[in-house]
Amino acid sequence: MRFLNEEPSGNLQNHRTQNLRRAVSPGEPRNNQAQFCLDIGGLDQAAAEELCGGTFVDLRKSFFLLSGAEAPLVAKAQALLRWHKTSGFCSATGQPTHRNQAGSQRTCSSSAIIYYPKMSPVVIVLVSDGERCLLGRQATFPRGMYSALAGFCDMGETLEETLSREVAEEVGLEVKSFSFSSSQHWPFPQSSFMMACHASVSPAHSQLCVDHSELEDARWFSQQEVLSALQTPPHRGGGAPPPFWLPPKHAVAHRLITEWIQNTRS
Ligand SMILES: NC(=O)c1ccc[n+]([C@@H]2O[C@H](COP(=O)([O-])OP(=O)(O)OC[C@H]3O[C@@H](n4cnc5c(N)ncnc54)[C@H](O)[C@@H]3O)[C@@H](O)[C@H]2O)c1
Repeated sequence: MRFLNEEPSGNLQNHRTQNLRRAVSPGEPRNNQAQFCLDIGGLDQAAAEELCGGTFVDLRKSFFLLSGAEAPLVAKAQALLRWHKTSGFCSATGQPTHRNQAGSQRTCSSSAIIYYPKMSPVVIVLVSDGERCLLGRQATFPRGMYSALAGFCDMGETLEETLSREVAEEVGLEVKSFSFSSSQHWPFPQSSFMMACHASVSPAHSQLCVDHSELEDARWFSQQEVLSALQTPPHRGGGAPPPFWLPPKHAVAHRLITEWIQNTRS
């Protein structure tokens, strides 16, 4: 990741004013410096890489490389730029929308309706029967990667209703109790607001009935299996992946799994 602090040159310099108008602010100043993000996808990639002194990496892959503070910042920046790119017209009038200076909202030129960037609420849950935890994978996940169960909230649902419904639908289990852990903005494939929870089921009723239209596989894993997977570096492509590995540390699923290990060992 590169922060460009200095006066840009070349292509970027030529379009400086235009660029500043298109830039959006991803948040609070950092070290007393305002931050802006800019979609430079229109520039020649090789020239932009030379100018920045780096190479472009897919955002998902970059999550394996970035530090703790950088990952959420880049995720937010990309989500905001994508929102602007796809929100150019009012869905009520069909007229163009115009952004405010910070890039935090867009207003319809005809109706004055104001649009704000949106996140879709998602519940992500790590289910345990006391001894084991339940992890699943979709067919689209990288080979060998297992994660906690996740699902979008339906309109009008509470967090607890979504959690119970998703666990019942995806693996056929009845949740006995749950506790909230933490939350996170997740930019893939669109902005989701992830609400992460731990849930428990009765060991006597832990037989899985996996909905294979949603999950390719779901299984109970022992503490030992999870511990050794936590020590396995995430697979970054190239060569055969390990048979069982976990999401990167910036994913809230990783946090849930780490917390589960800490809680069961204490
Ligand atoms: N950060 C993490 O640790 C982590 C872990 C797992 C999943 N996730 C994210 O959680 C989200 C949900 O996970 P999933 O496995 O259910 O995803 P998914 O993308 O497989 O979606 C499941 C279904 O939900 C529906 N859907 C898609 N977008 C929707 C929306 N905005 N509102 C309502 N329904 C929608 C679609 O019918 C889709 O087939 C995804 O964005 C995924 O990337 C994050």
